[in-house]
Amino acid sequence: MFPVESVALYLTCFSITLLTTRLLSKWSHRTSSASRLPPGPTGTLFAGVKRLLPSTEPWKKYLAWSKHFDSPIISFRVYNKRIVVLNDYRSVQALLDNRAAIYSDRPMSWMYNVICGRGNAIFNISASNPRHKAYRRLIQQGLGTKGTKLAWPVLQDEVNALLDGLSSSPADWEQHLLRTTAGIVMKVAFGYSIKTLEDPFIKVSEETSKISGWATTPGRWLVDYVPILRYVPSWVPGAAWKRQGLQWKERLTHLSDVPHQWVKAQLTAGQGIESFTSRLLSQLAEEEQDSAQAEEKEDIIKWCSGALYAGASHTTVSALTSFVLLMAIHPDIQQKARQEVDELFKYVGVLDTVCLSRLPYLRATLKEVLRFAPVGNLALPHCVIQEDEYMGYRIPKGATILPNVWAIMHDPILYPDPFVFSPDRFVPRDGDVNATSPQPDPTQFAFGFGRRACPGTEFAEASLLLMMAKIIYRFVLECKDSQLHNCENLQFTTGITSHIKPFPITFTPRDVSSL
Ligand code: HEM
Repeated sequence: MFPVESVALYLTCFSITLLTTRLLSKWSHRTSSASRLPPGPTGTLFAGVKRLLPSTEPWKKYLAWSKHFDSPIISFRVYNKRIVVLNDYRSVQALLDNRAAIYSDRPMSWMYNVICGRGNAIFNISASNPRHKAYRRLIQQGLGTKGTKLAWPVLQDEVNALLDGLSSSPADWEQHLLRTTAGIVMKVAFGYSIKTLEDPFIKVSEETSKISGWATTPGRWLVDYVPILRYVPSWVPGAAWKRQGLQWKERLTHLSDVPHQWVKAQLTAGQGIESFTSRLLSQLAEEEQDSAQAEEKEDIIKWCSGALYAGASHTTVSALTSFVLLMAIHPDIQQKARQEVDELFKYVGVLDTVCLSRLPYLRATLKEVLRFAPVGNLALPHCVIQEDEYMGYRIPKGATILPNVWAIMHDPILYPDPFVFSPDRFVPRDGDVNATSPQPDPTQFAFGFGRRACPGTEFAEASLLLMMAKIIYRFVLECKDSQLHNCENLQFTTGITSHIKPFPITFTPRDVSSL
């Protein structure tokens, strides 16, 4: 909340900033070859469209505005920030992919990046900072094809524990999915085993996510709109927000140190279990370099491994939750996928990464889950670093760019009958797994764009396919409520990640040998 005591001072600063921004924008407006901003609602002079934004499913409102203004690209203002929403695949590809050099920054959050000290995290750092490339290289190397193979035994163990959990207490299936996705990432990132969601390492990561959520809530912190306020000393009356931010900074710094120091202590004691962090730290120890360089590299490793839980846990569990629920209300699709898995298991005793390519229908089902119930309906916001022009519209420097992934995934031109769940859209022609899908591959939209596209895609797909295959091999999933079998009655959660809101389902064990 904005502090009450110094509202007058802040409002004055804010009004001056707003006026200056608008004057500057008008001036640059005249100098730009394209003069019109993309169309959109105007809202009020002070807050722009702030009050028009819905608290749930904003992606649907953006698509409605796009239709109303008859433009795939729309724009509006929230206080002094310009937001541009791209509602079709053409604009997303033209700007975020093809012009990635200028569209791959993140909008600045003064509260989170500067006051809470999180500006170095991969999610927030500028794409022009050399660290961004360094982070992505480490994550792609660590969790690409080779890294996924290395992590396979961990994945197998964790998924087997999931199946045991589902057998013994199926009613707690949501908790089992959460524990498994968290367990995988903790083991792969740090070599740390968790048994329950009460584990202290999970608490550390969840507290980090919670604080990050509060500190990045749009519209909550005046400093995000009037950056000069960051210089307000924390003792000034009304600067409770600054004191809060500094407290969070201390806590977040401590929290990110916990797992990193644990791995270092394990390595020193000669007990290190191989992990993403331990491999990188061991490599670092073997390199010859001065201490400043080594410190910088260790810091990079810490920020990278610290990002894995945030990047992997809620996203993977969202997709898996939607999968389980969709299977329960689509028994035919479930049975078809199971037949393919059963066939494969007849020939291979153990499922490895190579076998996954022999499950084209299951892969098509994963694509359809990611299309039908996108994990990130607006991906993550990008920011454009220089003024640009598209379709005759001016895109102002510094504008926040939101790709409306939900609108693309439900575009009837790309995906006829978009609200019908049908993996057949992606079944390769003539059984050739290398052939292109009949409809566009949704993974090109589900995992983000340009230089910010998800570096964990390969790991995410492999781990999801393994979990999906094993769940339907071991259990028949059912939903007794026939009303819910109509996809139009499904409800979705709203947040950075989204999934179908859970409803009662049953897991009936099959009489099959364990794998
Ligand atoms: C179903 C699973 C997943 C989905 C749908 C997903 C989706 C996304 C999306 C939409 C973005 C934002 C891209 C953009 O800004 O254009 C992203 C970024 C990111 N993801 Fe994923 N992700 C998944 C799993 C993972 C996993 C398993 C990891 C790591 C092990 C991971 C690590 C990251 C990181 C570090 C970023 C930030 C990239 C950057 O800002 O440069 N994600 N992901």
